[in-house]
Amino acid sequence: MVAPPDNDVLWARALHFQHNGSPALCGVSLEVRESEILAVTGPRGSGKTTLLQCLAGLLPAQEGEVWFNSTPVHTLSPSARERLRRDRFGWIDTTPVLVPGLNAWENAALPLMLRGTSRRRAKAAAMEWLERLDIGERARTRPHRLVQAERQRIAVARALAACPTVLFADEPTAALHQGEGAQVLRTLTTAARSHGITVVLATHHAQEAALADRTVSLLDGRRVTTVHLPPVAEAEGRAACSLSA
Ligand SMILES: Nc1ncnc2c1ncn2[C@@H]1O[C@H](COP(=O)(O)OP(=O)(O)OP(=O)(O)O)[C@@H](O)[C@H]1O
Repeated sequence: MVAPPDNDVLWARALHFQHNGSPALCGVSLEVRESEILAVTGPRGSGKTTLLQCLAGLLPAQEGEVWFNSTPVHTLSPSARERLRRDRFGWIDTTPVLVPGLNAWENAALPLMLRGTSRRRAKAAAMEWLERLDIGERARTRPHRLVQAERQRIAVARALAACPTVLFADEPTAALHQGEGAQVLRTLTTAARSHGITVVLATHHAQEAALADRTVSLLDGRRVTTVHLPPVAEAEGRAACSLSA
């Protein structure tokens, strides 16, 4: 086992993953440089979520290697992977998953508090990000009283407040209207650039991929050279893409 080059914060080689015998990743390799925003594109079912989950240590790749700096994620125990995710990684899901018993700021502050940050400091960080995402006035509201778009803003604030080394965002605007999605994504990418956060963004929208520094394209679990994706408005309701391997 040889550690990856120093300027790659994530480095994956020949990843294979099957869901119940059905192949989702078939030998994917990629590098993510420090502070880079990398878009992972491809049509539905091309393996984007599975790739992000393998990189983030949520799913152990069945074959291949994943390195985070000099840490071999693929050989870590489940508890060590969990600590790595808690301390260094952030995750924004397609649909927001919040703790129902906690209000908005408590949800946004939770990763910091789990790391041992005091409640006062965690609240200050959470409030800062809730304000930046225009949801500050809902800070004391519990998730069931919020609409889906507000919940997703809280999930984004939660991810940014913890200032992760790598932030994985799996189609984070899917639950939002087009304009709202664009605004949230701009806030996310601007924050990542100003704080040096590396972002791996799964998307099947060309306009969203255009916000990234670089794009990696997938088709049927394999990397391909280009995937021509339709812009957001055209993409709604259909998965048609023009592809070339
Ligand atoms: N839990 C699962 N059980 C069985 N098959 C799965 C599961 N999750 C994903 N798959 C399959 O693995 C393949 C890759 O799925 P994946 O969700 O990684 O792709 P994706 O590009 O993220 O798709 P989408 O854009 O729809 O989220 C698909 O064929 C999908 O049907």
